[in-house]
Amino acid sequence: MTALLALQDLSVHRGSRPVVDHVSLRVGPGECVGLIGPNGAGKTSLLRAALGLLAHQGQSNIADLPAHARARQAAWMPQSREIAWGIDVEAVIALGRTPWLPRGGRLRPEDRAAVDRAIRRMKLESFRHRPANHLSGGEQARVLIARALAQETPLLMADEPIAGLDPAAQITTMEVFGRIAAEGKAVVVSLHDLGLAARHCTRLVMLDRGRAVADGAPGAVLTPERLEEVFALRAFYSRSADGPIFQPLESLR
Ligand SMILES: Nc1ncnc2c1ncn2[C@@H]1O[C@H](COP(=O)(O)OP(=O)(O)OP(=O)(O)O)[C@@H](O)[C@H]1O
Repeated sequence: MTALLALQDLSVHRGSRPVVDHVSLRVGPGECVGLIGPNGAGKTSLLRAALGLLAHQGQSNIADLPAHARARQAAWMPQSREIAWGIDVEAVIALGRTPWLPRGGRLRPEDRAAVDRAIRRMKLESFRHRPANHLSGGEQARVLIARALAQETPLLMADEPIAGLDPAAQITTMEVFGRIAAEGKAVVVSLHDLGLAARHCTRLVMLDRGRAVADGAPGAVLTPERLEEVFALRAFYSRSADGPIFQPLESLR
C-alpha cells in the first residue's frame, strides 16, 4: 500500500512517562481513519507528533518533510478553534491555499476554485462575507474545517473536528471526510463520538494509555470487551439497513 501517513514506532514522552508508546501506523489513499480513545489516551499527542509539531522518537513520513513540503502534503485542524480576527470567512478559508501560492501570494483562479469547493462542501455560502469572529463556536469550527479542505492535500488530519457541531453539521462533516477519502485522499481524525466513528470511518485505531490496542474495521474494533476495558463503557452496537448503530448505555467507572 502507498502510505500517505507512515508512522514507525512513534513515541512521545511527557516527563519520563510515554503518552504515545511505540505506535506504528500506515494509512493509504481511500482510508478515513478514526482515532479513538478515552481522555488522555494520547490522540492529540500522536497527531501532533506525526505532523512534526511535537518532539518525538521514532519515524513519521510527514514530520520528516521540510515545512513547505509538509504543508503541501498534510492539512491540519487543531483542537482549538477560536478565530480571533475580524476578517471575512472567505479570507480565512483562503489561508488554506498559502502553501500553494506563487511568490507574491496572490490567489490564482485555481486557488479561488479550491476555496469555492471548500465553502460548498461545508455549506458555508451564506457566511462567506461575514467577519469570522462574529460566528458561533460551531460555525467557526466549520470555517476551520473548510480552511483545511481548501488546502487540498493528499492527507487531512483533524483533532476532534466535530466537537461542538450540531448533529446535522457533524454528519455533513463526516460525510465530507468520507467523500474526500473515497476520492483517493486519506483522512485521520480523532473522535469521541463512537457512533459517528462507526458509521463514517473505514477503519478505527483505538488508543489506550498511548498504545494502539486495536486497529481495523469499526465492527471488529468496538467489541464489548474493549469498550469495557479501555472506555469503561457498556454500549449497544448493531448493524441495520441504515448502517451500524452504536449507543453508549452505561459507564462502568
Ligand atoms: N503539555 C503537557 N505536559 C504534560 N503532560 C501533558 C501535556 N499535554 C498532554 N499531556 C498528557 O499527555 C497525555 C495524553 O494527552 P493527549 O492530549 O494527547 O490525550 P487525548 O487522547 O488527545 O485526550 P482528550 O481526549 O482529552 O483530548 C495525558 O495524560 C496528558 O495529561
